[in-house]
Amino acid sequence: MDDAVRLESLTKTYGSGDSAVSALRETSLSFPRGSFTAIMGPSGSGKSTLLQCAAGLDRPTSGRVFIDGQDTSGLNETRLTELRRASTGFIFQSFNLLPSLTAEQNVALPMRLAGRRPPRGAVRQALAQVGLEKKAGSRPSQLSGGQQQRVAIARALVARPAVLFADEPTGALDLSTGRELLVTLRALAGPDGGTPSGPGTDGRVTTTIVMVTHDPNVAAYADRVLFLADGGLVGELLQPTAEAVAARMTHLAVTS
Ligand SMILES: Nc1ncnc2c1ncn2[C@@H]1O[C@H](COP(=O)(O)OP(=O)(O)OP(=O)(O)O)[C@@H](O)[C@H]1O
Repeated sequence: MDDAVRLESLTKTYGSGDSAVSALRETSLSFPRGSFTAIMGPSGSGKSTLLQCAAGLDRPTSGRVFIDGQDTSGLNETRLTELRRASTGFIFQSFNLLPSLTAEQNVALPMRLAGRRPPRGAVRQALAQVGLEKKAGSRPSQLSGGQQQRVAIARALVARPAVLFADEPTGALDLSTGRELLVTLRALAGPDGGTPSGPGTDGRVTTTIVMVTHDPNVAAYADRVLFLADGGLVGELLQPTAEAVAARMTHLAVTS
């Protein structure tokens, strides 16, 4: 199976001795190209740690992380940074746009900071992918919250990453704006999951999405929901509904 990200027996321990905290315990997972996965679990179950390790932003204590087919364990910091820039994108609850730059300039910024000129048309294409082709010249203050988050997604997509990580991407948005954004994310991943990454026959670029959320309604937009408890994978739901996700979360809250 061709995976955008694969985690093998990942363990992450913070601190040592009596104060050691096991945030992840020998967790193995894979994220097939074109899939949209939501990660859920009680507070402290290891969701953020998993996302940080899977994105190459933090190193596991043991185990391996493969990003876009490459084993990250043997990479030095420079090579890991290069791989992260080329193959991953990240969006957060806060949009983190620079207010003095236009949407187009914000999207191009990470590549420019890395000393690269965005490929011709790539910035416009990324904005078009999130439905903002007409707002390229607008500054963040001229855009709604949902539009600002779309610019942040376009910025994460401009390098055509193999995987897009999202940490509570709708947390700062109202319900209907959040729903619209999730429909966009849904469309960026393959229509049915498992669609290969890269330009499809219609020229559309698909990506792989890994999203952490606390909200069953948000998780229901994914192809699959993974449940974490106490640093380990404890369940999976395919083609989830919000009701089924909520029921599993209630069960976890009672049993963990
Ligand atoms: N830098 C750190 N130093 C020490 N312990 C940490 C650190 N980061 C996380 N932890 C601990 O690791 C465990 C997992 O934390 P993590 O943030 O991954 O959980 P989470 O599921 O994302 O929680 P939340 O839903 O509250 O954000 C928790 O017990 C947390 O206290």
